[in-house]
Amino acid sequence: MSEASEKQAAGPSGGIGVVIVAAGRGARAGQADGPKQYQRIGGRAVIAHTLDIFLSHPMIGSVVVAIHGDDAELLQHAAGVHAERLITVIGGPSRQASVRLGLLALRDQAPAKVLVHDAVRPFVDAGLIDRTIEAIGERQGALPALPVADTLKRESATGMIDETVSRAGLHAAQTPQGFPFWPLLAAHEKAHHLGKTEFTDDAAIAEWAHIPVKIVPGSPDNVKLTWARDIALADQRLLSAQQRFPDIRTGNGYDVHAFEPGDHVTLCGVAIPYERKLSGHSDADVGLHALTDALLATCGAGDIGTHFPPSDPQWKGAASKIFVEHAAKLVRERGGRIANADITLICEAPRVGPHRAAMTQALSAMLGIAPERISIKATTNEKLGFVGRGEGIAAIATASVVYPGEVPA
Ligand SMILES: Nc1ccn([C@@H]2O[C@H](COP(=O)(O)OP(=O)(O)OP(=O)(O)O)[C@@H](O)[C@H]2O)c(=O)n1
Ligand SMILES: C[C@](O)(CO)[C@H](O)COP(=O)(O)O
Repeated sequence: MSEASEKQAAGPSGGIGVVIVAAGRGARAGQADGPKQYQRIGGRAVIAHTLDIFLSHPMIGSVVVAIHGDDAELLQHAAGVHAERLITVIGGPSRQASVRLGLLALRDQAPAKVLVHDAVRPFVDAGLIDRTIEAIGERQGALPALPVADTLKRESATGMIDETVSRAGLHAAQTPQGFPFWPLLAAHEKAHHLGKTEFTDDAAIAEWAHIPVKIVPGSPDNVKLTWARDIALADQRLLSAQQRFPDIRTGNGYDVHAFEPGDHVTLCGVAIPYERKLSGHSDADVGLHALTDALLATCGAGDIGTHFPPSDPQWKGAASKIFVEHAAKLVRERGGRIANADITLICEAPRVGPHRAAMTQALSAMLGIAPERISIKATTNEKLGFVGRGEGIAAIATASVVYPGEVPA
C-alpha cells in the first residue's frame, strides 16, 4: 500500500496512532538513579531515541506516552523538542494496564490502526515499523518476532532439567505490535472488566480476543533493555557508532546593513563610536544577525526572520544578543553543543581590531562557549562595490554544532 493510501486508510483523524509504554519501574535493571527508560545511552535518554524513530516516521500521527506519575519532569526533559507533539497519560500498575490507558487516550483521535511499543526498545527502525503497519488488517494484528535460536529447556523445581522443549515454530515477540485500533481497545476493555491481568503483550490479548495476529520479521537489533547490562551495551553501541559517524553540522549566515546618520555602530555585541550608525529594525548588529542564521541552519530551524519578524514592533531597537541567545537555546534544546563560531566582518571602516577582544568576550557569554572557540575576523572590500564605497557593512558567519546520535545511514 502506498504512503498516501495508507494515510487515507487511517482516516481523517491523522494517520496511525502509537502508544509508547513507559510507566514501568525497571526493577530488573536496578538503576539507583531512575528508571531505565530515562537512563542515558549515547548521551541521551533511552526514550528520546525511541521517540526519534516514531516521530520522524511519515505515517505516524498521534503519539501517546504512558508514564509513571512520578516521571512527568523526566519525560519533559528527555522528550525535548518532541514534548509538544506527545499526548501524555499516567500508566497503570502493569504493562497491560498502561497500554489500556494509552489506548483510551487515543480514542478522540480515532486512528484506524495503532502500534504499541515499549519505550525501552530504542533500536526499533523505520523498516520494522513499515513491515508491522503493512501487515495490520481490518481484523488482523501484526507482531514482529524472531525465531528462537537456542535449544529450550524446562527447569524443574529442584533446578534440574525437566525436559527439552521443541523450539519448532517458537518465536520471541518484539514490539511495536500493530492492530486495528477499535478491536484492540475493545479487547483491552473486556480483559479489564473481567479482571484478566496476566497478559504480557498485546498479541496475547488479541489471541485471547480471537483477533488473528500475523508474524512479521523482527530485528535482532530491536532488543528490550531489561537488565543493567543491556543498558551498558546499548550505550557502548551508540557511542561507538557516534565515534564513526558523529553528527557534526555546519551552518552559515550572511547579512548586510546600510549606514545612516548616527554616532556609533554595534558589532558583535560591542558599541563602537563612529560617525554613522547602521540602519535596521533592531540594533542592526550585522555580525550577530549572520551568526543567528548560522546557528539556526545547523538544526533546520529557519532563519532570523522566522523567529523575529521585522514587522513585529517588539523587536524595534532590540539588542541582537536576544536573537543569538534564542538560536543557541534552540540548538541546546535539540541536544546540540556549539563547537565553534566564526564571523567575518566586511567593511572599510570602522576598524574592528581594537574591539576584537571585547567582541570575543561578548560572544563567549552569549553562546556559553570558551573564547578560543570564537573567531572574529575583519576585512575591507578593497574599495569595491557597496561595501567598498562605504555604504554599509556586511558579515559572514559559520557555526559548527555537534548533535547527539550519529549521521543516519
Ligand atoms: N506498569 C508498567 C510496567 C511496564 N511498562 C512498560 O512496559 C515496557 C516493557 O516492560 P519491562 O521491560 O518489563 O519494564 P519494567 O516493568 O519497567 O521492568 P521490570 O519488570 O524489570 O520492573 C517498558 O517500556 C515499561 O516502561 C509500563 O508502561 N507500565
Ligand atoms: C511486550 C514485550 O516487549 C514482548 O517481548 C515484553 O513481553 C514486555 O516485557 P515484559 O518483561 O514481559 O514486561
